Amino acid sequence: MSAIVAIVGRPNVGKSTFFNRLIQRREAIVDAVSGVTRDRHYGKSDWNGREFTVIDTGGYVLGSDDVFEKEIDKQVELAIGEADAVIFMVDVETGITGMDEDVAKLLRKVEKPVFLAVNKVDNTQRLQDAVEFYSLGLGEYYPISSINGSGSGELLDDLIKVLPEKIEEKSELPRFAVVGRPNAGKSSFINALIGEDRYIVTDIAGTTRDSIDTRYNRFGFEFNLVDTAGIRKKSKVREDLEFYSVMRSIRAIEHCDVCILLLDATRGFDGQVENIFWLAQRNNKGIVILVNKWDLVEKDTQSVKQYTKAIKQAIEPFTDVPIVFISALTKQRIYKAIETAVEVYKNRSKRIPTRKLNDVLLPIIEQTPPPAYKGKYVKIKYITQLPTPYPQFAFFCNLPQYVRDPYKRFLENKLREHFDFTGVPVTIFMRKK
Ligand SMILES: Nc1nc2c(ncn2[C@@H]2O[C@H](COP(=O)(O)OP(=O)(O)OP(=O)(O)O)[C@@H](O)[C@H]2O)c(=O)[nH]1
Ligand SMILES: Nc1nc2c(ncn2[C@@H]2O[C@H](COP(=O)(O)OP(=O)(O)OP(=O)(O)O)[C@@H](O)[C@H]2O)c(=O)[nH]1
Repeated sequence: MSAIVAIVGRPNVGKSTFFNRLIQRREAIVDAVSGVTRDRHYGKSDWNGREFTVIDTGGYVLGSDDVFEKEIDKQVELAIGEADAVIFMVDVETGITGMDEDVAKLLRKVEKPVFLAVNKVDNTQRLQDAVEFYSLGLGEYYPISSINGSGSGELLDDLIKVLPEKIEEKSELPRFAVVGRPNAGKSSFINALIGEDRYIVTDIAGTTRDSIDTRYNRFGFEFNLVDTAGIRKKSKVREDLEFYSVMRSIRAIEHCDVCILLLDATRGFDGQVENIFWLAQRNNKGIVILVNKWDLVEKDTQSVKQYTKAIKQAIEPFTDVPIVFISALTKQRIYKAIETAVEVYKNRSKRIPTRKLNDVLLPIIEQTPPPAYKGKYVKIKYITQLPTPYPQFAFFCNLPQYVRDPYKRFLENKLREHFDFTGVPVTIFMRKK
């Protein structure tokens, strides 16, 4: 998993501009590989080889032009609860505003590292103006210009110093995270599984208590359930739920091996669910989709088929993902759900010996070689699985840059056909040899 950094601040100070600067290179790469829609609120960044997840909290505030102070407070509180470090951004053009002071007040009480970034310091005159931000009582500040990039290096150098070391994904027990939209039935599912009232389940959305890594042993499987219910309290539940569930999902997904994505059958696989799905995919986590509350759906012989088809359309091109129709209420197929998650976990940790990989794939490649590109012929010589915690394959060839995405997808499909990577994102690299 990687550490989480949240960017907070009032509207228009330049959070998105800075965020885009941080994730730019990375997103470009990710998009080229998977061809999926990107989300502008969170992304991966790295600085000097240290990877971290950045969240731009601004995008979540409704009507961000004339946002209520209350809203900002909540956003900041939520962000602080889930992040490992906070970048508080202010704007030298406007100077200190009342809202800045409110946020600073919240942040002064926080024990996590806070970086005060004074943005729009595009020239030396403004460097002097920035001094006033000392009065926020947050100590040293970082003058930056998100537009031209100046100052961000110093900020990032200091930021990565305080981030927790990357925790390698080696744990003896599989870690499953149950994620989904508010009210999808996550607590009910976990309850049904554990068979005891460890979690409070009620009709009011947002009542899951704090909990991280519940060890679980049942039906002969042993695993940890990851849940980071965190800071949410009943009182400030409603409006924030969507934002909250995304924050919580990010945290939980970072921690898990397999993401159990639960959706409410009566609401369908909507945009929010899709966001969580792609977040898990981009993090190379295993994924199982559970369609919950299946007991509420009027069924005929077509229902499962139609539902499956709709979901698969939404998750193109990564459609090799198991979908299980369950009811946390009647406990229908909850065993099957866990069994499937265990299979996906195994698929994700699978290692294919180089010999076998080549024996299977080279003849296929010989029969259907990469199409000639600009008159050049690509010759793939051998393939090996990289020693990463999730499946990544290197195809060694003479002209790696000439292999296009459609052919990579062809190779991925062949890998899936022969070795079963159901539920697991697979990455393919072309390497020069
Ligand atoms: N001069 C200058 N302008 C900047 C800089 N960074 C951002 N801006 C401008 O400030 C405005 C707001 O930037 P955004 O990145 O959208 O601000 P935001 O904080 O994400 O705003 P919300 O999305 O409303 O929360 C835009 O017009 C940017 O072009 C900077 O370093 N210098
Ligand atoms: N009919 C039916 N109702 C269900 C099922 N699973 C959950 N529910 C109901 O859906 C509501 C929400 O369930 P929760 O388990 O609290 O949902 P949650 O996803 O944990 O919600 P948050 O804590 O808000 O994230 C409750 O009223 C449950 O009784 C199901 O399989 N069938």
